Amino acid sequence: MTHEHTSRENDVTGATVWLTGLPSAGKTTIAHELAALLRAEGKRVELLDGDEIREFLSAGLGFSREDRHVNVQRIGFVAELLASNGVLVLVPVIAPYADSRDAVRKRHQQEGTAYVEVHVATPVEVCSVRDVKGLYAKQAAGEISGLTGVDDPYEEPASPDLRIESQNQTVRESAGTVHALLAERGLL
Ligand SMILES: Nc1ncnc2c1ncn2[C@@H]1O[C@H](COP(=O)(O)OS(=O)(=O)O)[C@@H](OP(=O)(O)O)[C@H]1O
Ligand SMILES: Nc1ncnc2c1ncn2[C@@H]1O[C@H](COP(=O)(O)OP(=O)(O)O)[C@@H](O)[C@H]1O
Repeated sequence: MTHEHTSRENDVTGATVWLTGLPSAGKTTIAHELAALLRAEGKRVELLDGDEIREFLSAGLGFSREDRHVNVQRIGFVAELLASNGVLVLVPVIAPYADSRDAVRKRHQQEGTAYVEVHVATPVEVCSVRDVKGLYAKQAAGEISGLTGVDDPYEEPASPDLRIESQNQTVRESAGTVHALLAERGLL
């Protein structure tokens, strides 16, 4: 009997790894470190950077609840497509609302695609000192409003697959912890 192999039946395992957390929590930095680790092992990796997505796929969307929800669903859709084709997809995107994140997880479950939620749980006090893009300073100066974690909601994940306290470890250690979880789940 002949049997057509779909990508899912091949050896390559894909997964979406969503790094959620406040601005300057370390999501992007940890994702890049993890991508380098995985690529060095010969894995196929895509990193869906929030800023880049907002320039193209989500061009025109702002930071209202509705726009953030649409942004997160679009990214979740693309991530699932890639992951179901054997790619390890790293997503350093705030995704502040629990129902948006849950919808993305559900979509992956429905499609039988692995999904890992990592909460980069750096406290706002640390993030606002790091302030990589100067957003916390701008908010404090009254130049912008609606900044996640300050005057806009961030709904903390109730049961993430992993919680990282980046203020207590190096980038390498954080990336290593995610790597270890992926290995433990048979996703590498
Ligand atoms: N008001 C406000 N709140 C939060 N973030 C803001 C805001 N305005 C601009 N930015 C910058 O946009 C990046 C967040 O985009 P995301 O697509 O990750 O966010 S979301 O999931 O749609 O909420 C985010 O990037 P990161 O700092 O890398 O998280 C910010 O640099
Ligand atoms: N342990 C750590 N993990 C991640 N980032 C760290 C850590 N320690 C310091 N940082 C610094 O914090 C900043 C995090 O910025 P970034 O990764 O862009 O955050 P985000 O993508 O969450 O907005 C970077 O300048 C990074 O070098």
